[in-house]
Amino acid sequence: MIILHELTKTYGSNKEAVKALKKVSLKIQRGDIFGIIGYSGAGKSTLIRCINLLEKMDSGKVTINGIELTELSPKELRKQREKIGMIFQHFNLMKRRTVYDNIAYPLKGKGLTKVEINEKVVKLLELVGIKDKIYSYPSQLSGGQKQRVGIARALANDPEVLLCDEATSALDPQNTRSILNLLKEINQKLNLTVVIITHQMEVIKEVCNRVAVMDAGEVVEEGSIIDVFSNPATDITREFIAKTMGYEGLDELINQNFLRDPGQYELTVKVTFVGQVTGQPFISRISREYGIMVNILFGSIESLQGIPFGSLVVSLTGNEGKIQEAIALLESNKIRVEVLREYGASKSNATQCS
Ligand SMILES: Nc1ncnc2c1ncn2[C@@H]1O[C@H](COP(=O)(O)OP(=O)(O)OP(=O)(O)O)[C@@H](O)[C@H]1O
Repeated sequence: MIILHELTKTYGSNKEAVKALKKVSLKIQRGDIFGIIGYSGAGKSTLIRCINLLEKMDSGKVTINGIELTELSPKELRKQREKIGMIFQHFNLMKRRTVYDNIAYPLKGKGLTKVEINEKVVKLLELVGIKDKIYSYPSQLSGGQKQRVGIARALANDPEVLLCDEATSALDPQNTRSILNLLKEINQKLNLTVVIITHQMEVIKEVCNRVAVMDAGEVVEEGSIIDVFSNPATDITREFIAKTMGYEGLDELINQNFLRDPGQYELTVKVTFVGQVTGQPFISRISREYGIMVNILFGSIESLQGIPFGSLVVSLTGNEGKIQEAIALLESNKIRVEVLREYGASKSNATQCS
């Protein structure tokens, strides 16, 4: 388990001082794929570099699998750091060395024979799926292949933890997906704890089981992917989710579809549902049973950690009381209902509720 306790980091001093981390605490369980998301400047890189003490903190404690890194001598720390692999956005490969040499480099000086090093490099290249590139140079590889070399190099010393610093940000969507799949595979095969920092919620959605959201040097929200996606607690998290789920531009869509007949009651809601309930026809049921007209403005179903996660934005038109009863039915079935806009008969004016 990784325990970060009240990490604080300030760059510069006096007027120029930037508080990059403000008492950040987190617990990351062994075997987690833990995502840390935030906009540029939120403090993500500083935080991930504090996990292996590449960054010197002002105060705080880092404990990994029971060993408090912040208390170790430089020599002991070097030893412990071997259990923490790291990969980077721009791969950080040695350009003038072959793939073989890049991966063999961290194995040197460890008392291994040439044959043992050779075996290990080949095994790692098989694991990351680019054995055929063993004697290529980085310039002869695609971005995705370079990152595979970076992953193989990070795994050379059989680490317990893999830190990924924006590891897919320089890759196209296809390579991003394949690298994320590789990280998932490695996490499962090697029972490796993976910490990913990113500014893309797609990355979190694709592989992580838990997520922490950072803003201005603080963790503002943390939880399982399902909990955070289905019930985000902060505006910044809602923004990240909106981007990845395609909710952006919804306000405009709602306005375009806004029924402006004062004789009608209309409620526009976002319904979010997780798990088995996604397979049930609740929308047609409320339409039928409560005599409500349902206009679907937006819909999506995604898989989060293999669990279906759906969201719909619908306009419900009809009797206000019946609509409220229908909403109660949805909520009693653990479907989250968020009112986006209300308009109509029993209200004299349109009200925007979101
Ligand atoms: N070496 C440095 N000297 C001074 N300020 C720094 C330094 N490194 C980072 N900062 C500042 O600390 C804050 C956090 O930076 P950090 O790089 O950790 O954020 P980030 O979330 O990783 O951003 P990005 O996604 O852009 O890399 C920012 O305001 C940044 O300008």
